[in-house]
Amino acid sequence: MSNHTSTSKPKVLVLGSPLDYVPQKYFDDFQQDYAIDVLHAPDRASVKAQLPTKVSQDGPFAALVIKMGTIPYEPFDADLLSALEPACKIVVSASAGYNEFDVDYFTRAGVWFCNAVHAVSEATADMALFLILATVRNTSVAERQAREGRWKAGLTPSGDPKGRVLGIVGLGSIGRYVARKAAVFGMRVHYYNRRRLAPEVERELGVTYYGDLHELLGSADVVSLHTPLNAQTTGLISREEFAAMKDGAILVNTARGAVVDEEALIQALESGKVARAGLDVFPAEPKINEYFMKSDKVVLQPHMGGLTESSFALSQQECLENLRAYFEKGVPNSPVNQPERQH
Ligand SMILES: O=CC(=O)O
Repeated sequence: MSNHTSTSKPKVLVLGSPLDYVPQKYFDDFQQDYAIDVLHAPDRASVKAQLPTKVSQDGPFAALVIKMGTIPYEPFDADLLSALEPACKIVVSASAGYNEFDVDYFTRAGVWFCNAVHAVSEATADMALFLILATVRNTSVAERQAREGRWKAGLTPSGDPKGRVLGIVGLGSIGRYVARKAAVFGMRVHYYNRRRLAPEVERELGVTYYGDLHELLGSADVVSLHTPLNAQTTGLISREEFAAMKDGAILVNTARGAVVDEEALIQALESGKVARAGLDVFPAEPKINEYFMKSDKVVLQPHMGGLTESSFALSQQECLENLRAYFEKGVPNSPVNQPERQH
């Protein structure tokens, strides 16, 4: 039974385009209790132009859903979203990372902000594993040769993942999937994290803790980054961190581009300190530094880590579950902030 009459259903606005991956049954159930509307807008300018009219004609909206694929709208701040005030109480994002969101603005405006904490984890971990395997096996050089019709000419045997040490920086939800999957390839997993995991979790994952980032880096053949981007992690891997790595180490980044100092990485690749890099993320997306575009030492993806059918479905569903929890219990499932005031 619906909790609300049709006129009193909370109105939920979806930014950009409809929720397209939520299972139909789940969507229909949600619509029993909530009225979902869409602001069709391809980019920031069009959101800014249309949102005030949309709110006055079809709103006010109590909630906003932001799907993955946020670059055309960024940043999510007062300038973009203030037309939703004061009725909007909660903004839910389908992405895991939230450096593109002005969380302080939401907090001041009395708005809950939630990210997706589970949905994209396994898909992002799979991308990290793909980049680890591709860089260890040096597939970009082999692929270019094959494409150029030169078959195996001059190619030497690559290294193997088995027996190598994988150093995971940030053992949250994504990092744990990476640890489990890397173990299947015979890698030994070391990790650095702000907080050490409980001994039983370490045992279950088979991971060894390093309390010092430089020591972790010095112990690893392959370093994979799984931290959020924030003030503490911007430029976390810079000149000194590359110096702390083993000669010929491999770096994989599926987190955020700005966790790595791009110039320091280029120097490390040039000097051979870092043999190869697997990169899904870049500091100035959608732009990719020319060096990375051209270098055979780099395996590239255009930020595809979370871009799978199941992670889209799960993350859109996680958004709606956050809304349901907020409207039914007053607190969403995965809040990033604690709003200062509720209107
Ligand atoms: O990059 C993807 C995400 O943050 O979910």
